[in-house]
Amino acid sequence: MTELLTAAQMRALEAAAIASGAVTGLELMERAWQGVVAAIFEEWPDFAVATEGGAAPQTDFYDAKHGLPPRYLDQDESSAWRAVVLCGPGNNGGDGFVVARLLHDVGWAVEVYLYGDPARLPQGARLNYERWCELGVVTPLDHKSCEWVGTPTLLIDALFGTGLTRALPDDLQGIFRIIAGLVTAPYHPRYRRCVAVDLPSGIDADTGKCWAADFTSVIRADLSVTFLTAKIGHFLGDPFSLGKLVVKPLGLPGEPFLERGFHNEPPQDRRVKLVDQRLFGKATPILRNRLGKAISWNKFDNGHALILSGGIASAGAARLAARGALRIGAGVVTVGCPPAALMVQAAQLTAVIVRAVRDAAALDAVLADARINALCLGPGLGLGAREAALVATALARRREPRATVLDADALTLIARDAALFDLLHGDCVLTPHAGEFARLFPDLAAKVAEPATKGPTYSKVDATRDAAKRAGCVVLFKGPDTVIAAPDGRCSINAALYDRAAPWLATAGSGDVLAGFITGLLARGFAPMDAAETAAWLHVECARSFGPGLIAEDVPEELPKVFRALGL
Ligand SMILES: NC(=O)C1=CN([C@@H]2O[C@H](COP(=O)(O)OP(=O)(O)OC[C@H]3O[C@@H](n4cnc5c(N)ncnc54)[C@H](OP(=O)(O)O)[C@@H]3O)[C@@H](O)[C@H]2O)[C@@H](O)CC1
Ligand SMILES: Nc1ncnc2c1ncn2[C@@H]1O[C@H](COP(=O)(O)OP(=O)(O)O)[C@@H](O)[C@H]1O
Ligand SMILES: [K+]
Repeated sequence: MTELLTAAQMRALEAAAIASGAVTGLELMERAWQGVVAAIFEEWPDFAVATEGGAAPQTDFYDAKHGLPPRYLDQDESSAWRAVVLCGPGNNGGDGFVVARLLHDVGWAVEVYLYGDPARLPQGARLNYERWCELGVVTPLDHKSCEWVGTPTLLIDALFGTGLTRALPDDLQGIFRIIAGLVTAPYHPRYRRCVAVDLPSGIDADTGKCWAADFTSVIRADLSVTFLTAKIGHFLGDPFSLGKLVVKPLGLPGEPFLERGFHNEPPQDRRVKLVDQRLFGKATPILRNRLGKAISWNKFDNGHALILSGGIASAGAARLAARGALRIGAGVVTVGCPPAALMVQAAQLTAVIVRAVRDAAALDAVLADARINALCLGPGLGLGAREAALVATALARRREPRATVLDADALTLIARDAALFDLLHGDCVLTPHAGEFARLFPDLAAKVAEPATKGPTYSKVDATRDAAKRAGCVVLFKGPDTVIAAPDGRCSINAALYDRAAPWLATAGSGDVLAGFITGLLARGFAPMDAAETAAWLHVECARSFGPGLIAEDVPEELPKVFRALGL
């Protein structure tokens, strides 16, 4: 998995690299701007055409890519393309001055604005400011001049990056709103492109929160270019304001360097990883049995998952979970339902076993079968006394603790009853969406919702970590930015964002399938954190593989295709 950094960790790595003599601060800045410019030209190759003799490009890239007629151009096509670079008072601004220089060198008409006092720029940024001053003017960015920014072909936002640590002053918020309004004006076609250096200014690199009044004051980017590795804030808050995210190297060794850089830090509770395909490295082939047996001799060697169902009207949710558990490889899956729902479930299920589980005593009897090693409670379960007793029975069997997924109604039940909450144990996985999370952990949800006014800000990552510690088990907090945390501080993000965006996964019942995926992996012997991460990643892969039009039933059926594509 990929390491995500906080701003402080990034600064520590930068300082360590400079102290080791491997690189100077100025070299790092140069590598950063090279990365930004490379990313711009890779994204819009037409922008680099100006390198041919410095002439303005003749091709109409607007038509080709966005179907916009040339009449929308608000500048003379025979002139050089216009770029506006907004520079801030720190090193993010320093990157901006160098990008300005390079665009100028390849024939763009570049205008540079600076928010802040040039005399107070940090050393590297100051040097690059002076170099730019040999080529062009720098206009102070204020309430008046920000109107002149207009609608350039290319807007570079190098105002603030990882150094933003407090709320933007009112004057700056006003300036941001005006520029953001120009960029997203509804009646003005968006032929212009906006590139954020590191991340859109105003967004907190650690939490994704907005240091302005709201996200409408953020200059939305089409492309955000960050360095070395993404920051946590790139995946939280309103990642849609970042456009496409590109990570460019700084010429430092990757992961090994990150490991060394964190040498003196607590190992788990300050690190956040991005769940990615590396989950499926050679060490963890998903098809390998995790129950300590080299070979699966029979179905029970792949585990037996029990999914508890609600009554007739809500019985479908458990079926979705059961199908997910079966497809992901649990050897046997049983749905336990109220006797009245037995016929309905039996009529609908084929490979899944159906059993009547009338009440807590019946569940207790079913659980006498030690081969049942994973439970799923919640999807369509119901919120009555019977269901609360089922949850209590499932959780109370501590002498033989079953790996247990608690989703949907089971989460509401444990939120209502502190005694049930106290029964949670280390083999549980909670899978709340935002509403359920707020029910379970109202104080943590309130802190996440607080606007950023003073640092340090509190994020979905912080909240999920605190929730996992409080519950004593893995918590998977759903959304396009699903955060997964364990009580020991391990934390990861499974992002359905950027090139993994799959908004059609937000469809009724898809969460039930996810609960089933996790249960199936638990049945196969995966540890709770591994099961949650692997299931969440595969869930999004199924949605991406199927595409728009997906309904919850499709998600498990797509799994074999996803496995094949992974070479498993
Ligand atoms: N680290 C690396 O390895 C690399 C980093 N690189 C680049 O450096 C960037 C980070 O640079 P940075 O640390 O100088 O921070 P940055 O975002 O420019 O802002 C700091 C300035 O903003 C000011 N300021 C803060 N809050 C404010 C507010 N609310 N309202 C107004 N002002 C406010 C703050 O003022 P101060 O708090 O000091 O008074 C200070 O002047 C990073 O994003 C990347 O682009 C790359 O070049 C290469 C490798
Ligand atoms: N915009 C989105 N992009 C991708 N996945 C999403 C998005 N919004 C929600 N999801 C995912 O869809 C699933 C919805 O689950 P849930 O809210 O429990 O719905 P349900 O109870 O109907 O199954 C979760 O796995 C969640 O992470
Ligand atoms: K920026």
